[in-house]
Amino acid sequence: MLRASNVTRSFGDERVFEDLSIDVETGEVLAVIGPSGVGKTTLLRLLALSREPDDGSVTFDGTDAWAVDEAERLSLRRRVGMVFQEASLFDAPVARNVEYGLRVRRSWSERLRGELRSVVGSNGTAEAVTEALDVVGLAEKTHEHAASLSGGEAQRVSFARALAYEPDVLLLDEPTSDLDPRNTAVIEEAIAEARSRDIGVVVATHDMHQAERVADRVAVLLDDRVTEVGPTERVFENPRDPRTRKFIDGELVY
Ligand SMILES: Nc1ncnc2c1ncn2[C@@H]1O[C@H](COP(=O)(O)OP(=O)(O)OP(=O)(O)O)[C@@H](O)[C@H]1O
Repeated sequence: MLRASNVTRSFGDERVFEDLSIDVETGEVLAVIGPSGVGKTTLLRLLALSREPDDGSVTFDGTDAWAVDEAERLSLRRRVGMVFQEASLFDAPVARNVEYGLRVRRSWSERLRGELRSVVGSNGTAEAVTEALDVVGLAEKTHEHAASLSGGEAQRVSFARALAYEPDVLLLDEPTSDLDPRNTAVIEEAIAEARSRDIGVVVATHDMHQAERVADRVAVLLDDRVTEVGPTERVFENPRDPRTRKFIDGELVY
């Protein structure tokens, strides 16, 4: 569905990665693992169609996102949701934060269809909002102010916001790196829920155990390339690339 092919990205003279290819399909979870600073965030930005690769292409259902006009690229971009490492909620009730996802990403026609789907429930909140908050176990916080949430709860609301507008692809950048085990477990369950809704999920993480728990496939990003990509169990138990093996065994020190 969403595919980066032979992409290269540099900042000035510094090449982050070169000739890298990666793809995510409907209803699968792909984990991108690699040490801090290797370029996971940079890769997610390419997949989010918010940055153009220096070389190579990013295609969505076969459409080259950087070969079409801005309006078409925007409509592709609207199909992608992103959750960042730090929750970026605004100063408003939880429901307003989650609704924001419903509003901004949709074109007018999609919004009209969306309105029908998100009929306001008896508590005055769009059902899609309540439902997304339910997935992250925070339906009871709907009317609370975002500022009153713990860091873990705020991150769960960020996830609900991304889920609420029903993206085709969800990109998660280290979504649990600052969270305790309980909040981490909730986010990991929400990832499974997204997959069951046929969303393609890419989760960038330096936590190999998390990748093992949540991912169908794993891509290992080391130095400036993907050293290995394949089914999670195979990559962890029988890595083919010697650098991947060292990384997984904790022998590569970064
Ligand atoms: N806007 C930028 N300008 C210059 N260099 C950048 C920029 N963004 C990223 N880099 C560099 O690109 C490299 C990859 O950064 P990136 O944030 O993608 O890595 P990461 O794997 O996501 O790291 P982390 O896990 O620590 O977030 C780093 O060397 C970083 O310094």
